[in-house]
Amino acid sequence: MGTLLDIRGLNAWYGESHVLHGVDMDVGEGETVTILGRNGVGKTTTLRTIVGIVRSRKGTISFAGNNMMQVPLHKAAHTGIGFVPEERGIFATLTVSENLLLPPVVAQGGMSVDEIYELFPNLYERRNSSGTKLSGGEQQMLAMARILRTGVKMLLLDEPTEGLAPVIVQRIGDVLKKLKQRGMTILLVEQNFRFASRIADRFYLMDHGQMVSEFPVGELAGRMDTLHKVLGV
Ligand SMILES: Nc1ncnc2c1ncn2[C@@H]1O[C@H](COP(=O)(O)OP(=O)(O)OP(=O)(O)O)[C@@H](O)[C@H]1O
Repeated sequence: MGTLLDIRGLNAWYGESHVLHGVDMDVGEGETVTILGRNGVGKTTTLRTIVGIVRSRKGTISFAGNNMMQVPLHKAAHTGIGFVPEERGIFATLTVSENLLLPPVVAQGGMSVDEIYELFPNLYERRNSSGTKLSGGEQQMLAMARILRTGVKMLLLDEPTEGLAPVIVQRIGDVLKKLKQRGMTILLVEQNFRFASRIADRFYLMDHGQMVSEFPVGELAGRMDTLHKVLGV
């Protein structure tokens, strides 16, 4: 398995506020990696810096042979990386099917609309409903679904289960497992490590803008006590 995303010495700032302090991490092709950490340690900022939303940054980010430090935000998807933000960004006045068709296809090999509706049957049922009418879970699924059409090979997901009912969380987990089987590479920010343990191959623990430890899913159970303490959950 080759490395798809490689990040070394990444620093990032919001104005004068220094948020990332030398992030080192990598994600292999086809791997699912989860970043754990308390609120405010820089998990979201890591994702936003990778795609170039945060532009005040130093260090190296290499993705599929691209130097992401040189890639503007609007070109990030063209390198094959898709970001699903926590706020989801569903267009309220557009229907589900219109939202689905909005992002441009950037590479071959993306899912067809039929395949997407097969993966998300509830979106098919709601295809003519407007964005405002969707539940939080449906919005999350739509935010993920519309990126699958574009042909990206890596998904960055920011807390996809936040605020969702357990049955919906389970469904999102099933979808991510299927995507993984199709070879999708996934980087997930998640507070819910029980959910993450169903799909992640490996974890990074983040604190104060750095990755402070890294371990495979097999070591998760043995680290639960420490994680509970560090994460305060
Ligand atoms: N747009 C912004 N402008 C200024 N500071 C910000 C901005 N966004 C985040 N921060 C600050 O940067 C730090 C890291 O935030 P970040 O959102 O990356 O943390 P996080 O680990 O993802 O936590 P959360 O789960 O709360 O989002 C925090 O101190 C936060 O207050």
